[in-house]
Amino acid sequence: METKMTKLVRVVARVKPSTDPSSTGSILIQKPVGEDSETVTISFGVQFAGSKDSYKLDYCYEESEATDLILTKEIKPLISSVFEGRDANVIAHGARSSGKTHLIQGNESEFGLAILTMSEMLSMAEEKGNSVSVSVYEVSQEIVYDLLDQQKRVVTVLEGAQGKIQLKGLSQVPVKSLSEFQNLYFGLKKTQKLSSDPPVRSHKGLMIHVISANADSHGRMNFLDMAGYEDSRKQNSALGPLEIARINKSIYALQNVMYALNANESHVPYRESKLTRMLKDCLQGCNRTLLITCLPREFSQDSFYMLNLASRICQGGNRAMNNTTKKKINGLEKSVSLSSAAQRRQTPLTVSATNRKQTVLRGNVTERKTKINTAASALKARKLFGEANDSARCKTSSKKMEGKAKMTLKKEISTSKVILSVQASSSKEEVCSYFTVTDSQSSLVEENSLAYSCSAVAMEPSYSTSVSLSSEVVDTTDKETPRKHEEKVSGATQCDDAVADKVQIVESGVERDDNNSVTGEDLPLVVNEGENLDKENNSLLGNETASPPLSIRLQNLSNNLKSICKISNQLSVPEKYQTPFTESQAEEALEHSDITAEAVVSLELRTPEKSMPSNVDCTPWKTYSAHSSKLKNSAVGDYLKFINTAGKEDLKKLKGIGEKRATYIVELRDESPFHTLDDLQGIGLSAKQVKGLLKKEIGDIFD
Ligand SMILES: Nc1ncnc2c1ncn2[C@@H]1O[C@H](COP(=O)(O)OP(=O)(O)OP(=O)(O)O)[C@@H](O)[C@H]1O
Repeated sequence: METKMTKLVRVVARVKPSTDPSSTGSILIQKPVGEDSETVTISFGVQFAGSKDSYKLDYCYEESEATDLILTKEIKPLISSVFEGRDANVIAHGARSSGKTHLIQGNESEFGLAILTMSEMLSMAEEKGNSVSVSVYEVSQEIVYDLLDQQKRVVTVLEGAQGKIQLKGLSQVPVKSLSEFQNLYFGLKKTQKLSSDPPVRSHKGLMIHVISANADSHGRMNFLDMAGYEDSRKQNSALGPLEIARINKSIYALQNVMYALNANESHVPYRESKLTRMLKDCLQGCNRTLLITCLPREFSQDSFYMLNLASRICQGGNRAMNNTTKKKINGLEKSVSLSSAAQRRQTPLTVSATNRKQTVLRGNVTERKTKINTAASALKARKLFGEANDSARCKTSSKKMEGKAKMTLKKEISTSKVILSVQASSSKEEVCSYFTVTDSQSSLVEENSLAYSCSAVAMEPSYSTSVSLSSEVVDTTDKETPRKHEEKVSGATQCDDAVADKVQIVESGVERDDNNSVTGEDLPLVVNEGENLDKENNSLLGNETASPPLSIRLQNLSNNLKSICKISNQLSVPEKYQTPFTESQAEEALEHSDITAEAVVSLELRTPEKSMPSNVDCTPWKTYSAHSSKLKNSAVGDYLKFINTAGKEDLKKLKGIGEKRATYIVELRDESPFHTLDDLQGIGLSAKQVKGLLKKEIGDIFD
């Protein structure tokens, strides 16, 4: 009996038999119509916290069901599609020691899925006259290694202009018989150099390529044995919390991709990790994936969490909340606000946050830990996907910035007029070469630069802690009197999509993308669209001691803008400043002009955008549009800056921000500041509501 696979990602579970016969706690599996069940429900015994929760998956294979059955029911349909030239994926994920490797590789007494599948594929290939070859790889610490190479060569993931992924350096070895394959696959451990010290865990992949007789079709079957998920707060782990967090991040990244695929989202965050980037072609389009959640029969918090996420992927991003979900969310809402500090320690932290807080985490085990963990796990699930979206946005923004900066650099080659106002001076060559090796370096930058992670993409990692990129746009049409507009890039950047799409990513094999500098969080403060936000806080009471209200700040900003516009038309930089500026030279130059200190500050807050050359090309309309778009970006930047820095009382002066939201904002921004307006959705506001709030604030300037 074959299973119809209508979803892009089918999510099933595989139960690992209990190793402890005396164990009382075990998972409960409900299959309404036995083997024919379309969905199954998995829950935990009543003795466990969170036992009321049950999770739906497409199916669950229990210990009694042989691995052969998984082949027949799940993998055979995939094999057919591979022979038609498509790609397919079988991914085993789960907590540590949940049986992933056993499932894929098997042992002497029981063949794993890879062997069974290879056997099937070889006989099909023989029938059809196709050829089969294999690649075996490992992804460890964001580096891909070719395991069929004696020296574990590093594989470079290249993305062509059309977005096509090339795995440069990954061997493909032809396979003609099962024994040949087994020798190759299982002989690996003996021939390879030993793993690095300290130990690291990795994701292991097997790619089976099928090439048709006339070489006009090439399908791939990809088996992936994911590294095991483990709570980074575990004290008895062989790995350090950072390494665990790094692994977990790549697990989340893959799960986010699965979720986005199943939810048919327009954006799939492939660039969240090396693994998802390298598998992009295999995962995307109409290629099918079988996600197998490995579950030990005994309850474990880590398995519970993995199941929770798998179930969410399975449900295909069904965001319509039923009553139970709402109830859970409300419960969480309460617990978040009541014990925010304790709770935050239980929720997953971004890797950066984990680094910052790991010492605190170790000291905090409460008697309510299991209970809190349960709530936190549910919260994690939501946070995870929120993180993914926001991170994706952030990354997109990074890419956009990258593209934009690249354009500026091109300009620089012809004009020699780029200024880098960084902590250390950087040669032009360094900067240019940086732009050809990107993506994960941008992630490295994010690691160190939480607040401005999107903006710092153009910097070498070592500069990234507090760098900002100053791009200078030179009006080359009037070489006699070049006009300069210097702008610092801020985290709230919104850039040009068209530019971003043209960026060609070339990755180095020695890169490390190990941190999660994700910003927003999908926290459970439920506000319905159209709800009157003003009711939460209508008063804008003056407080002399507090920082000035946003409206005043926006008004100041608008005044500053006006003065800058005036200045940009008047400012003629002295001859000696026409060569590249250092920061101090720039300051000196400003001293010679009539730019006020306020204007300089306002320049620093500015988001980058195409600078308008103020020469003959500018019609009054273009000038006006450019200035109003600057005003808009500045207002947004200032609004976010206010949200990221203001005290709770000040926050409450904003329209729509009451006690609850102010508390959330303060909690959330501690972990990850708000970079874009979209990030504010993390406090339970819809995009429409966020826009409405800002409109009201700006509108008030004119009252
Ligand atoms: N279905 C099974 N039947 C019998 N033993 C199993 C089964 N699944 C796993 N095991 C045993 O459990 C242990 C852990 O399994 P395995 O190594 O496959 O876990 P894993 O999830 O790959 O671990 P890690 O997270 O470390 O990669 C092994 O000793 C394995 O033989």
